Order: sequence, then C-alpha cells, then structure tokens
Amino acid sequence: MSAETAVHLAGLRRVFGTRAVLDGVDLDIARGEFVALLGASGTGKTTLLRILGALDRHDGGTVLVPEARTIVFQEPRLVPSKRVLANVVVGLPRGRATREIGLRALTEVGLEGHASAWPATLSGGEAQRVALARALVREPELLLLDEPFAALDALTRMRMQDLVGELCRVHRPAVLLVTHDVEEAIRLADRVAVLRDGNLVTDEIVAVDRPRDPTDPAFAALRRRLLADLGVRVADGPAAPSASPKIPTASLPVATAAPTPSPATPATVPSTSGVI
Ligand SMILES: Nc1ncnc2c1ncn2[C@@H]1O[C@H](COP(=O)(O)OP(=O)(O)OP(=O)(O)O)[C@@H](O)[C@H]1O
Repeated sequence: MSAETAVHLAGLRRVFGTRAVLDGVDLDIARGEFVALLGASGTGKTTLLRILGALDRHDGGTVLVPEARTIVFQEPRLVPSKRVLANVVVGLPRGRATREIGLRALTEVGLEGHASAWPATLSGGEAQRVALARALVREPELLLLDEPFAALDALTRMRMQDLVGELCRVHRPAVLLVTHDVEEAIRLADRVAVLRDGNLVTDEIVAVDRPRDPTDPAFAALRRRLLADLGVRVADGPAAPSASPKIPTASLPVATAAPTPSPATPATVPSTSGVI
C-alpha cells in the first residue's frame, strides 16, 4: 500500500446467513480523495462503510484503514444532555485548547453563536452541522459519511453539500460518502463507485469541471451512465437540473431474495424530470 493510500480494500467479503452482501470488493481511496458510493437499497453500502468504521466485521479479504476516522450518519446522534460545544468535543481531553478547537469547528460550520445551545433547540440542518463539526474536530484521515443529507429538506441539503465540499477541501481527509443521490455524488466526489450484486460495477473519476453544474453535458452524461449502472434507464433528451434526484429504491434491482428485474427491462425515467 503506497503512502498516498488512505484506504485499501482487497477481496472484501461480508456474509449474512447464506448471502454474500460484499463479495470480493476491491477499493483504494487516496489521501484527500472524495469517493461517493452509490447503489440500490440493500446492496451493502452501509455494511461497507460500517466495516471501514470498525462498526462491523468482515468475513474475508483485506481491510487497511487509518486509525483516525470518524463517521457522520443520516441522523446527528447528538447527546441531548450536553450543550452544542460539549457535543462537538465529546471524548476529547478537557481544557482551554479543546474548547478553542471546538469553537473553531463550530465557526467553520457557521454555528459560532450556538455553542451553549441545547441540541433540542436546533433545526435538523443545524444539528447535522454540529455532527459535522464533531467529526472534523478530530482531524480524521478518513471521514465516513452515511447519507448525511438524506433527512434534510432540499435547500438545506444543497447548502450542506456545499459546506461539506468546502470543508473537505480545507481539511483534506479521505472521504467515503454513501448516498442514493446521483447528482449529489457527481457534485461532490472526485470518484464515483456503484455497488451492485456484491461488487463495484463502476469505479470512475468524475471528469466534470468544478463548480459542477447539472446542465453541463459531461455532468448529464455521467448522470445517465450512473443511473444505467443502477438499473434505471433514462429517456433520451436533455437533462434538467434538479434539487434532489434520487434512486427510486423500490424500482431498482436489489440483491435480496426478491426477484431481480431483468436488465433488459429497467425502470425508465424521463431525463427532464428532476426527481426520479
Ligand atoms: N447485521 C445484519 N444481519 C443480517 N443482515 C444484515 C445485517 N446488516 C445488514 N444486513 C443485510 O445486508 C444487506 C445490505 O444492507 P446495507 O444496510 O448495507 O444496505 P444499503 O445498501 O446500505 O441499503 P440502504 O441504501 O437501504 O441503506 C441488506 O439486505 C440487509 O438486510
């Protein structure tokens, strides 16, 4: 593994009962690289992320990850009995230096005025920003993001995406973002991967100029290609920008006991529709 590699997975397997949810996944993430992982519901994205976060074991293969890693989940998971600043620095040594880095992290996420607020008084987006500050204050070499914007309204989600993109450019952790949102993946990631039937069927660099605009033909083409890899056929025509195009989990092939739709008859969505 080179010094530039933050994460190295080779032949990763995770079996639940008789089903190999992850069946030989190979994935390297370089230091400072942002990788988005897409996949239909139940394909094992969270399982992979949990293994990287040492929250789950693996049954085969090699997993090399840095010690310094933090996770942001879909819900903020704040301690209700601790004020915002105490939540950010929870588990760190007490003292003035810790307080200062906590306050700096709150400033970075735009919540400098909320240090002594209680979690219950925060909006969903604010609480998620506290969770982000808590993750970044530890200066992780690997930041694991498990659908961190999924519970937010469309506008807050886009603001959070911009914030995360900005903070990741400053802090330069390696990032694995698990998401159902194809546009979110393209907007943020250096590389996108698609998990299907236990393996990565796509793993490619996002060759779209920043700032990324859904009306850019390269953006639209990649979006269409990723949707096809996810089993969603997009009708011909120009792609329109949208706030929140998401994979319709119910209509996608899922690697479970349920019958898998034939690749010859995937779900079709109009490319002009924002939300798919
Ligand atoms: N501890 C467990 N025991 C048994 N099965 C599990 C366990 N954890 C996950 N699974 C199964 O593994 C499969 C993959 O789950 P996982 O949560 O990783 O999928 P996912 O791609 O993240 O799905 P979603 O997008 O819906 O969150 C699912 O079928 C799930 O039921």
